[in-house]
Amino acid sequence: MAVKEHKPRLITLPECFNCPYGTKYFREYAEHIPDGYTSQQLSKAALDNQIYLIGGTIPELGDNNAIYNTCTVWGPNGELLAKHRKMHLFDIDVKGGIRFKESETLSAGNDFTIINVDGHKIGIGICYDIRFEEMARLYRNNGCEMIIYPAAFNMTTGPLHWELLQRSRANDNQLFVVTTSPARDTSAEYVAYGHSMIVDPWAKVQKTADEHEQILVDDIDFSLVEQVRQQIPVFSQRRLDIYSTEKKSK
Ligand SMILES: NC(=O)CCC(=O)C(=O)O
Repeated sequence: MAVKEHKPRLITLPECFNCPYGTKYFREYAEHIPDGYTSQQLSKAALDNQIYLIGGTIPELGDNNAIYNTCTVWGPNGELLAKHRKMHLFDIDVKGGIRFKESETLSAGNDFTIINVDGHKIGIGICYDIRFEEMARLYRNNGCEMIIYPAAFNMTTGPLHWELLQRSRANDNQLFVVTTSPARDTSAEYVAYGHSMIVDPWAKVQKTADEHEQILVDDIDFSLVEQVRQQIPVFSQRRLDIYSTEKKSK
């Protein structure tokens, strides 16, 4: 079914959608933002369809020659609203499973990114960022009702943690969590887990894709956010006299 038939307000794409996901490819595929080819195409797509477009991620060539894993966000007039550079680099070494070191070629971003869509604040994170609950908490503390993570989990951690992490972040912070993954390509060097997902503020899986190429379309009822927060008011029950999660100035 064509996406156009649904007249979506917001579309989000996967991590590294214009580049094979591997450290040896990032510099070769890196582009400047917003004048690079991919940025220009994303801008045009947002304008042509009058949508908010969360442009997955692309390898970004920074002014300092460093490369970032960056999500661009485009408004309905084709304007660049924000760019989020992945804050936590995916460096793991799971025995008998997967070893990956984004830090071999990528630099980390230092900024949180919140966009406003029709009065709703949405935080942006990228894949491995979802493991860091403090980041999601700070988005929640700053009024976010949803966090969107373009992502590409793998076949070792995906089955174990993909849904768990999304439901955890949604439950901890009583907000929507939306992830977009590439489909699974078993012939690729890095095999993505797939299973793009929408989790609601009750931490229920509202909609999920499977591992195949698929477009997930759904409505978001933001009133659920307030319902959960009123009925389970953990945010006013925190012992902030004893502990807190704070952003440091950098
Ligand atoms: N692209 C990524 O950041 C992958 C993160 C991942 O798979 C994980 O287990 O975390």
